[in-house]
Amino acid sequence: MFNELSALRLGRIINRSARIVAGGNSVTSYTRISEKEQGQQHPMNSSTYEDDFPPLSANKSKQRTRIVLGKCSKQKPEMAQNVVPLQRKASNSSTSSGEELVNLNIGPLQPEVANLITGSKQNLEEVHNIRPYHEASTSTSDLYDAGLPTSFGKKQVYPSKSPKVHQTHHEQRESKRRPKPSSSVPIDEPFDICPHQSSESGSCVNRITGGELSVTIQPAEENKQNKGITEGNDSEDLVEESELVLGPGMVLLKHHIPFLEQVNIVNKCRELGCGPGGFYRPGYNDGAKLRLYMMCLGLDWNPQTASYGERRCHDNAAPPLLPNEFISLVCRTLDHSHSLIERNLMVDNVDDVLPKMSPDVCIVNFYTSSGRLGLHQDRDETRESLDKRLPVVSISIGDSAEFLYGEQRDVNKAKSVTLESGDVLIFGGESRHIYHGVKAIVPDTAPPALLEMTGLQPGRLNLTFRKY
Ligand SMILES: O=C(O)CCC(=O)C(=O)O
Ligand SMILES: [Fe+2]
Repeated sequence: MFNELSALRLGRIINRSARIVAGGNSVTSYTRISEKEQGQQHPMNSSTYEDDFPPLSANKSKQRTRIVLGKCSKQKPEMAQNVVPLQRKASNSSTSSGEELVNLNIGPLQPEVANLITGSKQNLEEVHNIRPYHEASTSTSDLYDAGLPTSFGKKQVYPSKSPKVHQTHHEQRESKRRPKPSSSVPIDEPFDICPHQSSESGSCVNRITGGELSVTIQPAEENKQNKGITEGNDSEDLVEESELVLGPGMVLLKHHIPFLEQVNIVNKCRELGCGPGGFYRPGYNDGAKLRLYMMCLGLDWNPQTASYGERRCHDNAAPPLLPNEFISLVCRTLDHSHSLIERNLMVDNVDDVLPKMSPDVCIVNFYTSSGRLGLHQDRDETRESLDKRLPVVSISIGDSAEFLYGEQRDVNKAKSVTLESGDVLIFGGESRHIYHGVKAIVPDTAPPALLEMTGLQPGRLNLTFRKY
């Protein structure tokens, strides 16, 4: 019988150079978010999310929009009842040596950062004093205000049956994908996830016109040295990498992304998020808005139509390309999970439990402290991708989240697990169609050094990678 609490601890102590303060990995039966969230298929086009954002008042002007139904699978999600749990493993068999780690050229650590790492109270307070730059309000007025561009829903770009996903020929695509200048299509104001970034690269707005962040792929040995730089004596700064199997084909890799790689991901998301196709707050034609900011990579995913397309309908921007370093990170993570399952489960074919994939699309969400996402299934990818039950790989960075998941669209029956900075959640195989959502963001739980080094505003960055 599958034991959802079974954890495989690899005994791999890794200094993430910042203490992660969170409520632990408890997997509990969650009691309740809101009855309104029941009945949801996807957070962004379902009645339950609309319930989060009540209907428009009568005097709201109506926008006529044809709604293209997504390619929703009629397949019923199934969860295997009998799954062999991972056994506790004594030896350290998952060393990362040989892994290529993405790293950021950060130069010598600033004294303030070093203090943060060793727990300087003063600096911790300074970090916690950073206030949100752009807090997503849940007030009714905000839900109904004119936050959506007036063009939203008017200039629908109907997704082609098979939007092309380009992984190569970047330059060629770049030249084609520039949004056509149009004075009638207002562009969203850029949303800067790192308003406190101290680099000379300037503000989010300035970065729209250019400016690349330096990203280097560093060999594992060098990266270890970087970890060494940040090692402190305080044992509370040590976080242990471990694996939790939450279901068949559903694996949670705790503290899997090294600190500097988290920094790199934040910086890359900030850079892309401030440019064309960057972060915006999605909404519906009736004016309701989601409680998160979103940016799509590779292809646009349209919450209104629950389908993928090559351009966003509200501003005609093409989504940024999926960075190669993200693709290789996801592939490495899947390889890691694969060998983990292979070594520990008595299964003939690991691919049946957790199929491998190389992602070509990613949805990047940023949740402020009031952000959330209702229970839903991810099933707008192609029939082929869904039929193969190719996994969704979800990376969490920043503040922790109370993440819900379950076999049914019922918050009362959903289980809850805390996703912390650096955690990777994978759900594929028989868990590909699980219902999942974010109940709440746990404030002040991001690694202080991460905030210091990136200027990330309070909140949570989540990247979900898929194969379209
Ligand atoms: O933020 C998360 O952890 C989940 C995001 C998600 O489910 C989605 O983008 O489809
Ligand atoms: Fe999802």
